[in-house]
Amino acid sequence: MQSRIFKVGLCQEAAQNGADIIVLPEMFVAPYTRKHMLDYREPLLPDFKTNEKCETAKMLSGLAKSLNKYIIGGSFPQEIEGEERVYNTSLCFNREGDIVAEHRKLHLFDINIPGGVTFYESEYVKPGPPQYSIFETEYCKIGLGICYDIRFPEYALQLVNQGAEMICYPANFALKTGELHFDTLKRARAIDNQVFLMSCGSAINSEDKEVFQSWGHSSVMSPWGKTLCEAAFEETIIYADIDLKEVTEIRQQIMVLNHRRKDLYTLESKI
Ligand SMILES: NC(=O)CC(=O)C(=O)O
Repeated sequence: MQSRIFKVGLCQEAAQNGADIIVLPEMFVAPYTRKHMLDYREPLLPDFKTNEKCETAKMLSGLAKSLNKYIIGGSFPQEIEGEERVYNTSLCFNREGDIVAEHRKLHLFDINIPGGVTFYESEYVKPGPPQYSIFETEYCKIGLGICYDIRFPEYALQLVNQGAEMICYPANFALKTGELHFDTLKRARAIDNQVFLMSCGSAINSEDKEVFQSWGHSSVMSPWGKTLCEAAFEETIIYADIDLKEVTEIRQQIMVLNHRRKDLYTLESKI
């Protein structure tokens, strides 16, 4: 089996250039195919900091600690004991290398666009159990989703109801949908929730045209919907300075979060 793809040097470079919260893409350890998900699955165990079986969690934890940074660790295929399917799991680490959030992709990418993209993620990925993934930093609370989760505004709104001022989506958007939808969805989620929206998309795989090709286009958007930085298809690092005052200001100026007509509609949480 090939070794996992750990671009540790890129995280080190980002940290050296002053990044304090580092975000990686969805399924950054392997190409995004059924075979690779199953071949590369690994468990998440309580002793992940030292257990060789938890290769990704161990590596990310050590890296967060040695760099003294937050790492939102994209995602990896998490083995589920006794099951053939995996979870698509994102782990967030604090500066001590502890896990502060675990998000398992909630909405799975099962689509069929003839001549475009056909993908049935649920055949080998199990949807995450009901959960709002959110964690506290000294800056603000950060909510977390993965890729297709961004298409569900109800989930993002619940993260905001729980105090998120930033939402982060590691992603692997398809070429077909990415072109028109990815940027639009990110801007929509940033504006309708009045949050900073970080997304980290996998780069296109120019070495292997047979595997799923990702739209890339990582970006950071402000609550105003302004793109603060954006990548293209290729592997790179992008940086943004985030001023959280913008969240407070825009929430006072355009009070959409308070102007909902609860006598007309409600968003009910089931957990
Ligand atoms: N790959 C995904 O999970 C989502 C995607 O490509 C889309 O929503 O389009």
